[in-house]
Parts: sequence; structure tokens; C-alpha cells
Amino acid sequence: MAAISLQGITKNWGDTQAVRDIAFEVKSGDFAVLLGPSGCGKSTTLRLIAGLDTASAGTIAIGGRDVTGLPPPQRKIAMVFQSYALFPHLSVRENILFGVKVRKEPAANYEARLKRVSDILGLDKLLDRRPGQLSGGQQQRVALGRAIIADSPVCLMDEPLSNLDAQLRQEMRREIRALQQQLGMTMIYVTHDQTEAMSMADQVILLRNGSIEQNAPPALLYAQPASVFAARFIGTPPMNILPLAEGADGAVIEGSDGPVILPRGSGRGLQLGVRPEHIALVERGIAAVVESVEYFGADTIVGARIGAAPLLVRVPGQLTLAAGDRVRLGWDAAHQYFFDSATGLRRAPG
Ligand SMILES: Nc1ncnc2c1ncn2[C@@H]1O[C@H](COP(=O)(O)OP(=O)(O)OP(=O)(O)O)[C@@H](O)[C@H]1O
Repeated sequence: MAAISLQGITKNWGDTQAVRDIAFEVKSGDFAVLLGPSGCGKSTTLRLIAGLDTASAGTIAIGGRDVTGLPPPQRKIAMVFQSYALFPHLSVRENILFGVKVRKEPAANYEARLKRVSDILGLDKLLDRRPGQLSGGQQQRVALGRAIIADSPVCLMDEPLSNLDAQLRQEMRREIRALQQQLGMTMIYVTHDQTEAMSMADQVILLRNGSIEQNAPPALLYAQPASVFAARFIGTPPMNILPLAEGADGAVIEGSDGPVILPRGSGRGLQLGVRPEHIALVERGIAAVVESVEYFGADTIVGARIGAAPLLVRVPGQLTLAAGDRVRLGWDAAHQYFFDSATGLRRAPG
């Protein structure tokens, strides 16, 4: 059974439609990520699930129960927000237990639950400190502790790592994912960071202008993007999108193993997409001129131009190339995508 189910959810703020006809389901025990650029409606969707705002239309069910009209406490969900919202004058212990006490849950098992949560999060030696005496990562763990001590099967997180530095973010990603799996929680996690989404999620719900652009597991989103928007939102650097010349029917582009055969009629109104990591420098390929070379240790990003069209190429290791060099580029036909120039939608192969 779906742990969370949204049907036809719309939210209007006056004239602004923050989200429009959103529908998705999250399976029990899955980690779902709401992903998209600023203003696409991620936080709105999360707040509607939490019950902090009321939907203009549609229904929300949690654990098979319609909660559309219920206030937040009756929805039995745990929440972690961007600002940890810890009480500065309370100890770690008191911060973690705060919600449990507010809900007047039986005091009998406070200590056992606190011990379990602080062991899991490595906070056992910090219970008497105040938030001001903790690092950012430790504060984040206290916020997580407060969410998971509630033993709610569903947990919502809104950009919980955005205040942390890059290294700590990565550690906390792994920690949150491990915790979610260990506790069997159903998670809905908001981020605008595609790396975070790809590395943590079972299911990515990609939003654009208040609507769902694509809803798929990370590997599928990467391999079968539904549109130019989805293709360019996932992957670093983003997928190259190249215009195809008018009348470019049949064999057009000379690839690494000879010409790449484009589908008949594909030249008109189509764009070609190839990811930087799928392009190689080859002997026989498409002529290009190098414009920039950036070395990152494990790989090098080469900026080049095929005619007037700019593109990026990611190759492993270091290259002895400089701006102005002439190279030849190739890729496997299996790694090229075609998108309708007018709608941006991907044309299925064949
Ligand atoms: N309380 C509100 N009143 C009016 N408009 C709002 C309100 N909350 C959100 N909006 C609008 O709804 C749209 C979606 O906002 P939302 O906060 O859900 O986006 P988001 O994807 O979470 O963005 P971000 O990543 O920047 O937080 C935006 O256009 C925003 O301005």
C-alpha cells in the first residue's frame, strides 16, 4: 500500500498557482525526493502534506487514511526543516524530547527512546549541551533526533542540509539515508540539489512551475529523461542540446564508428541531446574546436564548438589540449536523445 498518496493537489495564493494538479504516490519505506529549481512548488507540496497549509483542491492520504482536512498533529508525521529550529535555552536532551512531552505521551518510556535515538545519532555524550555548544552537523542530528523519536512512520524534510558545508552535507546525506533505511521510515525530502536527489532517493519527483515534469527512480531519470528540462536538470555538467540542421534527414552526423544514422525526418523540429560523459575524443568523428579545458583531478571538462553549437565533453584523467585545438568527437548512438524543439519532450526511439 502507498504510505502517501496525493491526488489532484492544487494550491493557489491569490493569483499565483504554486502547485497545479499534483498526483503521486510514495511506497511505504521508500525515500522520495521532491526536486526542482527555486519557486517550482517543492516546499508548498511538503507543507500541504504536513497540513501546515490547506490545499485549494485535491486529496492527501497518509497510510491509506484521508488526512486532507486534518490538522498537523493528527497526521502522525515527523518534520525537519532547513533551519533546525532548536531551542537555544534547552539542552540536547530537552530539545529531542520536546515534541514527545508536548504531545503528552506516557513518560514511562522517554529514557529508553532517548537512549535509542541518541545512540543511533551518536549524541549520547552531548545530551547535556545546549545547541550553541554544538557544530552544525551535531545540531542537524539533534533536529533529526527530534523527528525520529516520535516513531512516526512518515518523515518530511525540507532542505535540511542547506546550512552545512560541502563535506558535512555529504556525510549527513549518507547518515540520513542509512537512518531512514534502518528505521524503515517513509521519507519525503525536498531539495533543489540534483546530486542530493540522485544519491539518496528511491523515487525522484521532478517539479517545474508547479507541475510534475517526471516521476521516476534516479537511474531512469538519468537514462530516460522525459524532456529537455529533465535531461538538463540531472547530471553535471548538464546534457548538451544541439540543434539539428533543417532537412538533416537520414545520415547526418559522423560518429566514432562512422556516421550516426538519425531517424528519418528527425532533422525538422528536433534537437539532439548527448551527455558530456558519453562523448569521447576519437580519430574519426565530428570536427570540433576546443574553447576551454578545465582539469578536476579525476576528469577534465572540455568546452568545444561543433560549428556554432557549443558543447561540453567530460573525459577521464588529464589531457594535453588547449583552446584553439582541433579535435574530433564521437559517441555511441545508444547515448543520443532526440527532443521536439517546440514542446521539449523526448521522442521515443524508433
Ligand atoms: N505564502 C505564500 N504566499 C504567496 N505565494 C507563495 C506563498 N508560498 C509560496 N508562494 C509562491 O508559490 C510558488 C512556489 O513556492 P515554493 O516555496 O513552494 O517553491 P520551492 O520550490 O520550495 O522554492 P525554493 O527552493 O526557493 O524554496 C512561488 O512562486 C512562491 O512565490
